[in-house]
Amino acid sequence: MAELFKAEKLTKTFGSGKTAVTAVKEATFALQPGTITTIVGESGSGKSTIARMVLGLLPITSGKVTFDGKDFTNPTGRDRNAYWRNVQAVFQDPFSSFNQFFTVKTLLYRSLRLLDENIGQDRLVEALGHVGMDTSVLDRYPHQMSGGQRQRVMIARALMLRPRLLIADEATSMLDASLRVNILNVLTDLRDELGMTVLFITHDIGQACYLADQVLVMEHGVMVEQGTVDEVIFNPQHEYTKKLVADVPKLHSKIDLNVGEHEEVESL
Ligand SMILES: Nc1ncnc2c1ncn2[C@@H]1O[C@H](COP(=O)(O)OP(=O)(O)OP(=O)(O)O)[C@@H](O)[C@H]1O
Repeated sequence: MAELFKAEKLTKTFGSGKTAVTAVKEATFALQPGTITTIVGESGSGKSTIARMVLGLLPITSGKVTFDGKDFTNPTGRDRNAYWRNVQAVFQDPFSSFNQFFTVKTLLYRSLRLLDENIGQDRLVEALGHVGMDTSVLDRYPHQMSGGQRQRVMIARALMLRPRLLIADEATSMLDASLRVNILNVLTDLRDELGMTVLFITHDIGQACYLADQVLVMEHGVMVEQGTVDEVIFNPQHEYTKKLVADVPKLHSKIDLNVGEHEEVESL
């Protein structure tokens, strides 16, 4: 199947001269439609920089991005708007995305303005349904919801545009374990029921294991390994990946036990 998204030698350098920092060096990867890809790596390895370039929020220093076969490297104007109808994102802290004086209705209606008025309301109900919510949430204020509910509202907001690619950058890291699993399950449902393509950024190998069809490993801006969960996490080839996996005790023991079920990884 043709890939939905492709990055070729994606590079980002911040600053110039002696103070230049190359946050991502020639990363090449593809996202297949209807699959979940996770990018794992330690803090500062370049995961968020890749996410922001894929989203078109951060200018790419060199390399090429294609979506559905069309070049979208550093899109501007109409191209960028067209791109954002297809590619949406949710970020780490859902609370910071809310104005605390706005209800969920106000937040979502602001996004609906991007859509035709007639289809807007239907989309809103549909999007809330995808994250297991209904319109009763519309009158709530941010402080009246749990972190997990706020994050589900943010996912619903992204879904209203019916994106084909959803980027989730550390979208569960502010949540406690049970809420985290809840959000991860929303993402797998979106893949399974809508055929959505998801790029999930995490520093947590356990979450990558739970979700991913494909795992990309970043070390100091370099994509050192990529493949399926079984290839990358349960049979890592690169020294850095071996170290990352070894740092997750329960996961490590599961490898020893050669257990095929990945669902109950401790760090979730
Ligand atoms: N706007 C910027 N200006 C200069 N350097 C930056 C900028 N944004 C990121 N960097 C640097 O790029 C490198 C990669 O950062 P990035 O945030 O992509 O890593 P990360 O893997 O997402 O880390 P974390 O898990 O902590 O979010 C880091 O060295 C960071 O300091």
